[in-house]
Amino acid sequence: QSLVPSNLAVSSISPYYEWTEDKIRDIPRKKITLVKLLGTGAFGEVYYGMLADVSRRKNLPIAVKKLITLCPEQTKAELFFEAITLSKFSHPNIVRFLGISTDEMDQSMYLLLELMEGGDLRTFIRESRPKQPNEPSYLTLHDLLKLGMDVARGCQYLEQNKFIHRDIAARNCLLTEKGPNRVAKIGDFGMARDVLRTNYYRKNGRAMVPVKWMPPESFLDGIFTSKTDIWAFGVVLWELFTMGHVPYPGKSNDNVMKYVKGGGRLEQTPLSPHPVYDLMMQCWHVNPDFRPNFASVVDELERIYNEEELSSLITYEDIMGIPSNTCDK
Ligand SMILES: C[C@@H](Oc1cc(-c2cccc(S(C)(=O)=O)c2)cnc1N)c1cc(F)ccc1N1NC=CN1
Repeated sequence: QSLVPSNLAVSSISPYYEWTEDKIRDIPRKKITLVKLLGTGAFGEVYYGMLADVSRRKNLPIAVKKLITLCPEQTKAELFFEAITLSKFSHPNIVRFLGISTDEMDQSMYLLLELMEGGDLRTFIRESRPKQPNEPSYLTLHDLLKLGMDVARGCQYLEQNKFIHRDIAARNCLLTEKGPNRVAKIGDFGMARDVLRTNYYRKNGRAMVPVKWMPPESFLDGIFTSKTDIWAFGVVLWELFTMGHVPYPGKSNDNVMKYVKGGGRLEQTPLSPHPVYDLMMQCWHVNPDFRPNFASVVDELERIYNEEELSSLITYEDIMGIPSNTCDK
């Protein structure tokens, strides 16, 4: 098994090459079948695929990130960087990385991930909203809190490994299944990879930057630490307890920056129990040093989960009480 994909000249990525003391599997292309396009991103496409597993004579469902061919060398190195990063992580709340697949013929590179049958977290919570008055959602506040705990545990692992994600959001989390045994995992590391593009944020203008999930020191001064991820996690809690509303309904990125810089914060939602909203507000402290770390966030979420009466069902009124902005379809 080659360690470095042959079509990536070692010279362009050699700094990373020394880092990969553990092997990254380069899976033969003939073992991979792309079944269904799941989505497209700036870098390429994502497919639902199958990996022929001869040893166990069965096919393994996988997610395949397919880099668009003929893309600049830098993008290839970035995807390889993402692969190296992912290959080092091993945690129940971080999506599993299976390997890469390179191909001299069409110069393409695949990144293989475990397939999370429940899809992304934001879509799931929006789909789970009560559809009409007096029809409660089948999700309880406990379910929402459990999802928050899963994401917090994944973030705690990243914090322990001194890894700053830079784009923690419900859209970048995945579910093992939609059923009651669902587990949420952090599923996409694209933004962390883009740190290689130093002027990524300014070059692509504001639209590319997840301003609504960022603390003032990040969108004002470009400062990113684990306290950046804590702020974003507070917004994920708000997303969970609004069942997938867009934060700061009706505000543009520019207005959000002015509002947050001026001390404005996301409002409490009818759904979120007080201790959960108090935790969100701590994550949004203007001074990063006063924000909790993920270890204490996990402890607090577990305390709330065990002590608070949260089995009440979520009603239509709980959700509709929140002013949703027009593009929040
Ligand atoms: C890269 C991609 O990875 C995956 C997507 C889906 C997945 C995503 C959506 C729907 C389905 S499904 C249930 O229809 O198979 C599976 C399942 N497993 C993955 N490992 C991903 C990771 C994330 F953290 C967030 C969104 C996406 N994408 N990329 C393109 C679409 N979503």
